[in-house]
Amino acid sequence: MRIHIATDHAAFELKNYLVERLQEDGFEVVDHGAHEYDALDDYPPFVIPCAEAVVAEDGSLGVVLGGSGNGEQIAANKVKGVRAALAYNVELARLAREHNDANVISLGGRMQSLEESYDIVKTFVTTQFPGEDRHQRRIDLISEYENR
Ligand SMILES: O=C(CO)[C@H](O)[C@H](O)COP(=O)(O)O
Repeated sequence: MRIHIATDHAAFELKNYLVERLQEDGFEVVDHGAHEYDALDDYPPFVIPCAEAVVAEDGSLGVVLGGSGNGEQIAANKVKGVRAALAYNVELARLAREHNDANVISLGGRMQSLEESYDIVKTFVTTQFPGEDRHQRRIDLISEYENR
């Protein structure tokens, strides 16, 4: 599975850590930056292309990172077809896939350890959407609004 990932400066170390761990676990990772640490950079130019890449490639998933993950989730959700969930524990990551069929997860690099962050991301990318009717119906209602 291909995973698109992006961050601003606030989770630069976490992004590099996640790229390495995901690759070790056999995932193909596309790194949308930031490629250099710049304390003054802004997250939308990294996050939005990452989210667009997820929509463009069926079956891929996205990971967007920042200090809190809030702005990154908001930016990703502006891209048509993205369902981005903010997750700060493994349970939220699992629910984001099982109930919401989220295709992007957002994490705050300042909110948990590198290892905890990896557990959250690993749960997200390995959990399937079971497609239960009630969840699909709710997702369809969101898509219907998005396409209106
Ligand atoms: O999480 C974020 C947005 O939601 C940003 O990463 C965070 O706001 C960056 O903060 P600063 O510029 O103070 O390092």
